[in-house]
Amino acid sequence: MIICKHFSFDSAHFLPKVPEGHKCRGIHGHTYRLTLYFEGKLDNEFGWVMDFTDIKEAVNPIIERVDHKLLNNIAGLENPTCEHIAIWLWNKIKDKVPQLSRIRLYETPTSGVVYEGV
Ligand SMILES: Nc1nc2c(c(=O)[nH]1)N=C([C@H](O)[C@H](O)COP(=O)(O)OP(=O)(O)OP(=O)(O)O)CN2
Ligand SMILES: [Zn+2]
Repeated sequence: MIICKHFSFDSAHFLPKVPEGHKCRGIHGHTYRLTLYFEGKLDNEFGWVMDFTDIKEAVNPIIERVDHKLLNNIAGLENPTCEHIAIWLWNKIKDKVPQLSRIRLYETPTSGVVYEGV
C-alpha cells in the first residue's frame, strides 16, 4: 500500500544557467507544493502503513531548511531547478524515512517533477 502526505514551502530562487533575458535568470519566488509517497505493508495492529504524524515530524525540519530561503545559497542547490530540488529533498528525506517511494514537487500550478530515486 502507498500512503501520501502533502507539504508546502515558499522559497526564492534564480536559475544561473539560463541565457540572458530568460525570465528565470532574476530572483523570483514560488510556493512549492510537495507530495511524498511511502510504500509499505499495512500493519494490521495499528491499521496503517505508518503514522502520518511520524512522517511530519521527520520531514518538517528538512522543509524548514528551504522555507523562506534563497535556495541558491543552500549547499547542493546552487542551480535550484525543480529537478535538483526534488533530488535534494529525496536524499534528505529518504535518509530519515526509508519507506519513501516517490516525490512529486510542483513549482507552479502547471510545472512540476516526479522523482523515484533513479
Ligand atoms: N525543466 C525545468 N524547466 C524550468 C524550470 C525548472 O525548474 N525545470 N524552472 C523554470 C522557472 O523557475 C519557472 O519558475 C517555471 O517556469 P514556467 O512553468 O514557465 O512558469 P509560469 O509561471 O510562467 O507558468 P505558466 O503556468 O505556464 O504561466 C523554468 N523552466
Ligand atoms: Zn522559478
